[in-house]
Amino acid sequence: MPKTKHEVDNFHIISAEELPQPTQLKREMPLTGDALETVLGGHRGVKGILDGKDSRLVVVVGPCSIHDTAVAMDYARLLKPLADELKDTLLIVMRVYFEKPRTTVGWEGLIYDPHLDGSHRIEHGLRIGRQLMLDINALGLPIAVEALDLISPQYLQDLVSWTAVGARTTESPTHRKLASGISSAVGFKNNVDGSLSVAVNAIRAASAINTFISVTEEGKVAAFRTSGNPHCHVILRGGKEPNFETSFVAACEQELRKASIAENIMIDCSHGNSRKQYEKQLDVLQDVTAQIEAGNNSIVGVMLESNIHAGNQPIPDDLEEIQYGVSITDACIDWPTTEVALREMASRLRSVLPTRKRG
Ligand SMILES: O=C[C@H](O)[C@H](O)COP(=O)(O)O
Ligand SMILES: C=C(OP(=O)(O)O)C(=O)O
Repeated sequence: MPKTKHEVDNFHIISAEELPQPTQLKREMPLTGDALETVLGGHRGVKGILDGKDSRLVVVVGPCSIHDTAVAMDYARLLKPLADELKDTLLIVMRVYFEKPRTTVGWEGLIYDPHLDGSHRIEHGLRIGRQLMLDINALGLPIAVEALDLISPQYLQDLVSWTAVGARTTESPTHRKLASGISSAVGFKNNVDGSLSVAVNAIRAASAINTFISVTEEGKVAAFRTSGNPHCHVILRGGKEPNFETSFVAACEQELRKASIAENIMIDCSHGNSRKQYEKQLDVLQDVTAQIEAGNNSIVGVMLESNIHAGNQPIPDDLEEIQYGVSITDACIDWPTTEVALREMASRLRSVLPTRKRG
């Protein structure tokens, strides 16, 4: 028998630090002007592609994770002119991933640990994260995130044009409920073992009416009821083996058809599809481009992990030693490679995409 109530109530909680209300951060850093136009355009663009009304492809490209907001802005300034140049063919959305789901433990991203030192200054993370997202949107680049935390969307989601639910959370009922209430399109990845049915089930769940408990913008606990999200799709990210090739895409189309879900598939060129060898993303991109040239009608987008410089680095003990523009999570292709690869993809698909039978 427990001796005191404390033994059964919050026994393992060391501390609880209050955070500002989401509405406070939104008042301090409001979404207005050019940034708002970018988010509206991003939503419409991605949804138009999923609905088959816009023949372009969505390209979700950028660092595996953001750990330095100034470097992220440097990357955004490189990406923006390319996005403008290729916008007739590709809708480029920048990965601005702040929340990292770890297989076990590790650095959890800018929101949870902005100082990269285990100090977990979440309020600071939310503030610098929101400011960065505003700045990138103000530049005219729409933003992609992974929805991992179930509360942080109240602080940031108004700035997002496309959302992923990752391989580690696609099967999570609470993430599916959250996705059902998210305003942007949501991509569900197959799980880390390669199971596709969890992503198909996730779409069925997230497109339905749901109810979940969360906090309001004013920071009050509330029961949220959602109408269901009609813009959900699958992301093939590979598992134990890659799953980007024609036979996997055809099998995925069949599963979606069986479940009466629109045949919209994004291919993640990284993760299981690259066997975590970052250069292999280019082979995946080539293969996907060839599939579309050969008549594929279901692939609506690709994802690439790209940074200013190639590869990755462990977080050094002395943070002064961190290398500029290099990932501290998964390895990425570098900027010059990214630019060449996306230009080539656009030039091969420019005349093909408008002839596809979609929608
Ligand atoms: O995309 C990033 C990583 O693949 C993901 O966060 C898991 O990382 P980990 O296996 O190194 O923890
Ligand atoms: C964590 C990611 O991917 P996945 O969920 O596929 O592992 C990611 O895209 O950063």
